[in-house]
Amino acid sequence: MWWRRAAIAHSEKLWRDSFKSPWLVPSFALSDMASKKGKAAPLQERRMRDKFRLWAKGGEGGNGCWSLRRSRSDRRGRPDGGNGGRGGDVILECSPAVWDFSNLQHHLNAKGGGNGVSKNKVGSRGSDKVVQVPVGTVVHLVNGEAPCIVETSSFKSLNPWEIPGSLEVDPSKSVDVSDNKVSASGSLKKEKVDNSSQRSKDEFRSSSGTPQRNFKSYISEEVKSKTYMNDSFTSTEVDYMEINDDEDDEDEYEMDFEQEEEEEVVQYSVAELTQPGQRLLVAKGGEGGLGNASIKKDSKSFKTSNQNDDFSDCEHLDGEKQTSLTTGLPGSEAVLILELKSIADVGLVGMPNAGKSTLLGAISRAKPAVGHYAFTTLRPNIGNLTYEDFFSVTVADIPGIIRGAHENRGLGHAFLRHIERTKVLAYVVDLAAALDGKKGITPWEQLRDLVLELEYHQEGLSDRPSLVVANKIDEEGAEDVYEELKRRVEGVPIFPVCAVLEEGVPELKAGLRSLIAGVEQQKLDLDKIIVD
Ligand SMILES: Nc1nc2c(ncn2[C@@H]2O[C@H](COP(=O)(O)OP(=O)(O)OP(=O)(O)O)[C@@H](O)[C@H]2O)c(=O)[nH]1
Repeated sequence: MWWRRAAIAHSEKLWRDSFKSPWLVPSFALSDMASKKGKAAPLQERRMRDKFRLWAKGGEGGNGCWSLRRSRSDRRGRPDGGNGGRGGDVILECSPAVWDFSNLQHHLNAKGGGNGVSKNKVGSRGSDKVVQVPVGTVVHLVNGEAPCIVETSSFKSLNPWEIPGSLEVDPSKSVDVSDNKVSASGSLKKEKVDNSSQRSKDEFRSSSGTPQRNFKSYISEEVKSKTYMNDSFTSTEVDYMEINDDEDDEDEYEMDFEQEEEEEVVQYSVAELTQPGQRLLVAKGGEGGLGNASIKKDSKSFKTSNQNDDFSDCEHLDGEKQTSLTTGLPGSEAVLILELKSIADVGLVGMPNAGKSTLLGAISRAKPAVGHYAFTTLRPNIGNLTYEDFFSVTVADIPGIIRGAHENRGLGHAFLRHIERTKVLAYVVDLAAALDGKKGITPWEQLRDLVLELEYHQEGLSDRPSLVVANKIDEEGAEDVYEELKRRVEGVPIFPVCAVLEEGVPELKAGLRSLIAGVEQQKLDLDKIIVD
């Protein structure tokens, strides 16, 4: 029967079509397809990106419209061309959900504004390009305008230049780098950049004669920045690894970046993003061009204060001036270097295998990877240590440092930047490292090497309230080593701890708290460590 054959053909077609949709593919077919494709994507190692070069460009303003509305009563016509829309901005948003810069693109362009149209209709505003960066991002300026902290504003009044979604600067939140920050060279040069861009009527024409837009600028910036012009930028390469997909092509960028960096003058630390949700405007969208309706309006009011001006009426403008007024302005451009410096109250520093990650797990709810081999920790782990009265402290566990790390031995010392801003240092030493004929380093030598490596990374980095965690006290013979350690290292509190069994942890927590609260101020001093 023909209808039977048609029904069979139809069901066969449905069966074939089902393979085109991934949701309808039967499981056996899926496994078959996977085997044909050849592989499940292998996990590859990839460097964590905690330094990143960025080119940001605001969207171009839309062009203003030049149109005349004619009617029976007005044959000559009245100007009714609308203004072009503002270009979008490039904004960095601080997010706790982002760990590093691996998902960022090097070039960020915001959308351009729409062109104005007749009947005095303003062009649409270009959409902003908002990208998320991790908490603790520090911004260095290579080229362009200094960035400023912004806030999304609610729509207040109907102003064609402030259409909904635009951003407004909160002057109280002008960028300020904290005063207690220490530069690599120890020198700190302050520079205040006042980019106030309130455009007044007087700016209608610049001194060069080029017509300027006189509409209200939506932004007023006061960016306090401190520059470290004499600083040498630390090595770009980040030496720890993360399991993720790889993008080899980006490595080339990093190499160019290092070469360029040597020649260019960088304004260091112009802004910091430390609060989740904080937004930083790095490239502004260009203003839209004026429509002829606005030019007429503006030129009339302008005429009263500047009788001799050429633009007494828009109809008298020649072609060139008209074009310059109606063309949307390009967005601003900026070249930036983003650098991530984790923010934690306590930094755990120690040699590989000292038990830092185990300790972090014992004092906080963090669950870092622990292994009996060196360099288990390949990227910093942050844990939250909460006290019974809900006083909370963040603790950063960074990869192990070995002697010569500043010469790139082991994992290098680039990740030490993550403890640059910690208030307190906890040196974790392995009491059992040199026991039972092991070829390890004695705890006092561990301490000396750690202090030296910190100082090689940044002068004065070890100069902050510190304590020593004498870990693995449970090991046989460790008690004697602990006693020896107390004799050899003075001027700093030493806490015997067994991180695995969480012994000595309450005392350590109390010690950390008194250091953070400023009750204790002892520092580990190289002169007070006795080494054979
Ligand atoms: N006996 C004993 N072993 C410990 C103690 N704390 C840590 N360990 C062991 O020491 C080894 C290293 O511990 P981790 O916490 O990974 O050390 P780490 O300092 O983070 O090491 P890296 O990741 O290389 O920097 C693991 O096998 C732990 O089980 C302790 O208190 N006593």
